[in-house]
Amino acid sequence: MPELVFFSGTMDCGKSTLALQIGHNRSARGLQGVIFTRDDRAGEGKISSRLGLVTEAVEAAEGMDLYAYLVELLSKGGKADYVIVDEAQFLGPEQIDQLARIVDDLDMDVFAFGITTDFRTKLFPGSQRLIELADRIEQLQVEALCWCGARATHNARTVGGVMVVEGAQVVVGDVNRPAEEIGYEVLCRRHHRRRLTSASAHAGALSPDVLPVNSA
Ligand SMILES: Nc1ncnc2c1ncn2[C@@H]1O[C@H](COP(=O)(O)OP(=O)(O)O)[C@@H](O)[C@H]1O
Ligand SMILES: Cc1cn([C@H]2C[C@H](O)[C@@H](COP(=O)(O)O)O2)c(=O)[nH]c1=O
Repeated sequence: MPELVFFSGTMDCGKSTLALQIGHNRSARGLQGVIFTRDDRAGEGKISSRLGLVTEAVEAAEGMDLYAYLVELLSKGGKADYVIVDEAQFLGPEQIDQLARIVDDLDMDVFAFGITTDFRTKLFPGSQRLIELADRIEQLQVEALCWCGARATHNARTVGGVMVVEGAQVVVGDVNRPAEEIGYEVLCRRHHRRRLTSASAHAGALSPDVLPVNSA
């Protein structure tokens, strides 16, 4: 049975890499996929992985009907055996419904990849709808780590090197950016709640206030 699968995780946990691997393995067996993405860091109509791979994709712009796109492709004699969607958190809920319809009415597997929650720990609308509709939700096996070594479960946004919890939900960006830019860092829940990024933890550790008191 074809499935709608949601591969979810934090930023930088290997989602795009896995998306490209799934596409590669299927195309090696002669299967043809339609690859959608929205607002990838590498630019419009691209899927990029931090391992250096970049592939052309169809930009799933706001309001685009993904089901209608597939129907038109097939009716013009095009071939599509499966669908991959990266940055699925950015899709509108109605576009996730269209993905479910592709699975049910066109009998195709749809593999969607995305982060579940934003920098405020709130669900993205696209991810919420995927959680509601997916046949299966898969967590990536290579876990991203918080600076403390615990499994990273949340995404933090930094502005000028300082973690923020207010602002626009969507700001395309990356981890490991220079402090003066808007950037992201993955954290465990404990450190996300305490707003303790790697930089602030480091600064705290170096502060005389927290140095052990010499009793001698
Ligand atoms: N230089 C590197 N060597 C090995 N693995 C790397 C390197 N850079 C990034 N990675 C791997 O790539 C992962 C990020 O992959 P990517 O597909 O871009 O993530 P996502 O799409 O989830 O943001 C990292 O978690 C890490 O495992
Ligand atoms: C947490 C968070 C992230 N984003 C953006 C930043 C990146 O452009 C993508 C995530 O890409 P990745 O391949 O998973 O690293 O999402 C955002 O717009 N808002 C957020 O709160």
